[in-house]
Amino acid sequence: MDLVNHLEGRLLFAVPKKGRLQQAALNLLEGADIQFRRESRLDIALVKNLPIALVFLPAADIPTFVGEGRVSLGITGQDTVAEHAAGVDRARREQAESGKSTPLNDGVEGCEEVMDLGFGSCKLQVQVPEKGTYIQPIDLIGKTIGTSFVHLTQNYFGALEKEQDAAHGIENRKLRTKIVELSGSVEAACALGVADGIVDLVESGETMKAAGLKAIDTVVSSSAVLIKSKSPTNPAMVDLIASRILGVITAQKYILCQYNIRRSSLPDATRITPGKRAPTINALEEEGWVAVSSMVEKKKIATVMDELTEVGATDILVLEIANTRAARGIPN
Ligand SMILES: Nc1ncnc2c1ncn2[C@@H]1O[C@H](COP(=O)(O)OP(=O)(O)OP(=O)(O)O)[C@@H](O)[C@H]1O
Ligand SMILES: O=P(O)(O)OC[C@H]1O[C@H](OP(=O)(O)OP(=O)(O)O)[C@H](O)[C@@H]1O
Repeated sequence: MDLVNHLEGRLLFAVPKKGRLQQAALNLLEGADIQFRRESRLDIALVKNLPIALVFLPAADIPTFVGEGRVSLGITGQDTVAEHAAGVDRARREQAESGKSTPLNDGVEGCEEVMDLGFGSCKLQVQVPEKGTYIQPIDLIGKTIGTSFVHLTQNYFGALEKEQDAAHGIENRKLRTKIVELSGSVEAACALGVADGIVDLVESGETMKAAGLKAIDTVVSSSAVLIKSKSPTNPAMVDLIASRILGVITAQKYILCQYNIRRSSLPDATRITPGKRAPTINALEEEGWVAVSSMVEKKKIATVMDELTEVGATDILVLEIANTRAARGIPN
């Protein structure tokens, strides 16, 4: 089938085509009942049960497609969104400085973050050889830095140099630190003599450690986000998808805690389980007792159960939530 000719009227939704974010993004789509079949080697898949087409793109390119309004929705990392925004800002600044009248970035509106998706946490960090002479970021001023995030790295060292220059009464100097763009395996750059330091992503720190590097500063912290174009083709569909995805994330994050307690102890108990909005309280047939249901963050449940027992709660039950839905498209 010629998929490109079947895109008319469909909202385009970009998903990482590989890498660290892909599986978790596909799990979210499944939880949101976005059904599709991706033909082998095809980067577009029509969704069977909604007027949507999925576009599989490298995570780093998704902010460009969404920012230019070619694609209405996307899942990617905050790091790639920040890098794209820094690149657009730089191009605009350079164009303004050059005095050219034709806008270079006509049509680039940027993208908006709809919600944090709660996975893909990592930090973009300045790293140097563990046993080397560079101790703090200013030691790298004027040196060579390898990175895939050239715009964020230029901004970082630009600000650092400006701060140093200001301390010495120097103004308007050009960037002295040399930024070398690398597309992957950035950690190898120091050992191979391509760079004195690097700016790259760190999660567990294993890759950094294995390369004999240590982090000396964080440029940005990142996690996966749902982003949307400032002018989506179908805003109502964007809201529907956002609301479904929020429902899935909430169900993953919370569990339902039910227990019985004396009405006189209710203020103590509801302080422990305030719920997302408020706990549900039902009278029990037994005089002076109530049943409480409340959503609790999964990671806090053990402590919450300990505290509930302390204030006299009994018959505490914890139940998985399959899915949830709050108000449409309004993350809270
Ligand atoms: N170690 C990590 N832990 C968690 N999230 C990460 C990690 N590395 C990268 N990410 C997130 O995943 C996004 C995509 O990175 P990933 O390395 O998977 O890219 P990729 O598309 O496979 O490209 P590349 O070919 O450059 O590796 C990053 O922008 C970041 O938000
Ligand atoms: O702190 P860690 O848990 O070790 O993760 C960090 C590594 O993960 C990412 O690379 P990835 O493995 O995705 O491959 P890449 O180097 O090809 O980008 C990142 O670029 C680091 O190299």
